[in-house]
Amino acid sequence: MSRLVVKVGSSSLTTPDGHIDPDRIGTVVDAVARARSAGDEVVLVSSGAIAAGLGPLGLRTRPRDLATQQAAASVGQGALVEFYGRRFAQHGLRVGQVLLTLDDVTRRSHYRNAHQTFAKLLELGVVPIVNENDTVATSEIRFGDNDRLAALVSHLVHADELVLLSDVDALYTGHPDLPASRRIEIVGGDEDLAEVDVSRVGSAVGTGGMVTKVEAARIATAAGIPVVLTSAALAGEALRHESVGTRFVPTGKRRPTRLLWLAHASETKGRLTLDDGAVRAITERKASLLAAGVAAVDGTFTAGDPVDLVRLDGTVVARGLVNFDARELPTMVGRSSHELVELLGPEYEREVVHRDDLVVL
Ligand SMILES: Nc1ncnc2c1ncn2[C@@H]1O[C@H](COP(=O)(O)OP(=O)(O)O)[C@@H](O)[C@H]1O
Ligand SMILES: N[C@@H](CCC(=O)OP(=O)(O)O)C(=O)O
Repeated sequence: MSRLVVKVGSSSLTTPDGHIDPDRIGTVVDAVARARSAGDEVVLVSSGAIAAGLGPLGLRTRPRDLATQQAAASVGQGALVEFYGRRFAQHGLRVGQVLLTLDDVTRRSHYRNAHQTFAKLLELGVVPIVNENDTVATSEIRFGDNDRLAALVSHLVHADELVLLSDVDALYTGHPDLPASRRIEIVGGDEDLAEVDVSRVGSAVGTGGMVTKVEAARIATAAGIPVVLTSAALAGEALRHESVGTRFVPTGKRRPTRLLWLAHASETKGRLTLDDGAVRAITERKASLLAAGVAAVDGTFTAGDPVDLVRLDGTVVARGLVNFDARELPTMVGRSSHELVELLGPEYEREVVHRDDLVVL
């Protein structure tokens, strides 16, 4: 028995005019149901909320402004889950909706909570249907794309494999429409991606194109999870573990989910400049960052936000979840823990970034 996370993109679930495509969703549902009856557990990360909301709202193209995207997602997500519910019920399976925001995988209390919810849903035999919580996510807190969300979810649920289903059967050396592009069967590490061109955009309804799929595969494989990338039409074969599409082999070992996110977080909220001693302490001795080693503070962040830790010359050496708000730090920098307690009180004795909340890049 394996635990699989299956991610399916907007372009494989919806019609170009912004409605649910029953046949294509049906192919995915049937494949998931068969995997379940073969004894596998499946978490389905489904995009398509915005795309499925376009038709019902009379919108012709994907809106650019956040408010309309959120409104479309609100309408489309309901329609999608209703459709999944009915279709899985034909196989005697029940679905549960899980909407996540970035905080759910970065804040310790939240991700523990999310982990427990998934564990219980799977124990109860439910197929969790996951998406980003688009209707409340603002531009700062959006995962940005469901490929990365799926990579983080596969880590969160300790998946044995991540299956990325798109409208293309594999990763190619360049855009599949170009005659010179060749199919890639296996990716053993970053060196195999050096010559691959993923720059050309994909469908009009999808967001990430191949860039985010490759990035998701890198995140998952770096955490020890193999990835298969193929088309939704080949979902059956992929979930029967037949050799289809492109296989990305694991390159690293499991690490805490929020650190995985942190290492790949696209947006940090600020920057702490470290003196040379502090750089050595965090990189060589794996120590926490103390206020004494901070030389400068930039950005607007609150406690718990991700920040870059940079050398005096500005190069980024690490990322960490900071324990103080940006406005608290200027009076703290350069001071010893003893001085901080005397001057500001005992709650300021804490590390600026604890070593458990820090990834050296
Ligand atoms: N090197 C490449 N290999 C395969 N597909 C590529 C490549 N470069 C760009 N693409 C495009 O990426 C598309 C998939 O991305 P996208 O439309 O965002 O999918 P989804 O909606 O499934 O997330 C493919 O249909 C293809 O047009
Ligand atoms: N959360 C968004 C999906 C964003 C997204 O990543 O889309 P896609 O590139 O089709 O996987 C939605 O449901 O519309």
